[in-house]
Amino acid sequence: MTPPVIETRALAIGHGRQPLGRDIAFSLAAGEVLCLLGPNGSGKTTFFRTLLGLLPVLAGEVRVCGEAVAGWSRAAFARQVGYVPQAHAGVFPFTVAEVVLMGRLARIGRFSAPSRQDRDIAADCLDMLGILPLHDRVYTAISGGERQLVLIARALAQQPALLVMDEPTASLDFGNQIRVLDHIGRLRGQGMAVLMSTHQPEHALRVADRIALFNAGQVIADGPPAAMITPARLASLYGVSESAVSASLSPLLSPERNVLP
Ligand SMILES: Nc1ncnc2c1ncn2[C@@H]1O[C@H](COP(=O)(O)OP(=O)(O)OP(=O)(O)O)[C@@H](O)[C@H]1O
Repeated sequence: MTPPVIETRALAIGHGRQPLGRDIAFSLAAGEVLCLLGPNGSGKTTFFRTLLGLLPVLAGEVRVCGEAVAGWSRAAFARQVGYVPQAHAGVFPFTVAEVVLMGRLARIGRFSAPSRQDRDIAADCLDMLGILPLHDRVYTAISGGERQLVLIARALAQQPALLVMDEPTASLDFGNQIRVLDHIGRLRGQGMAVLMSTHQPEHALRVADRIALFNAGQVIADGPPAAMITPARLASLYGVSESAVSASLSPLLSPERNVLP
């Protein structure tokens, strides 16, 4: 049987020694898109950064493609897992093309020159996201939304089995939100697993195969979108009334979804 692309066993996460969450058991299969929904400060980024090896595992383990990742090199990890962080301004004036080529480093080795094929893959990734014209622009001199798209292109250039995306649509305009969500749908079709967080339940409904509700460092529920995006669950998750949730969501949901009463 094919192992999950990523799996956690009795995982504890947090900053410093005091766990923010513990006993997290979670898994994701190839070709699955899972959206994490949870209030500000609930620990979604902490969870992602722990999965990615950017924060220490406080207890338990993270397994990727059936193997415990403790002791893996960064390059070995990056061949399997790509990360799209929340867009940052960047410091060094690399061109957009150079930033996306950095996604190929895990595959070509830090000291090898990128091949023609690497450049073609990087250009294809820019093209897929509709930002090929930004190719020669300086990364520090483009907009926050454009930077977000470049970071997605960089992660795609890694050709990972799993893409972890922290609020990938947060700084994008309406059109680019739709493009990125559609693109995530296509990645699923190519067999990639996607784990993403969002503050917009309608985005999760649009793209996810599964939704996990996250609070106080724990996955408190995990299931199909229609079972997770209900007024009762969202009201409890975000500490607002069910009627307020219904009023906010109903106009945004297409009638055929029919998940709201
Ligand atoms: N570097 C840090 N050192 C100590 N505590 C931190 C650090 N970063 C975050 N925290 C704390 O960990 C908790 C979880 O933060 P985290 O950023 O993981 O939440 P989040 O769910 O991603 O929030 P948001 O939706 O606002 O991005 C918060 O209480 C936060 O204050």
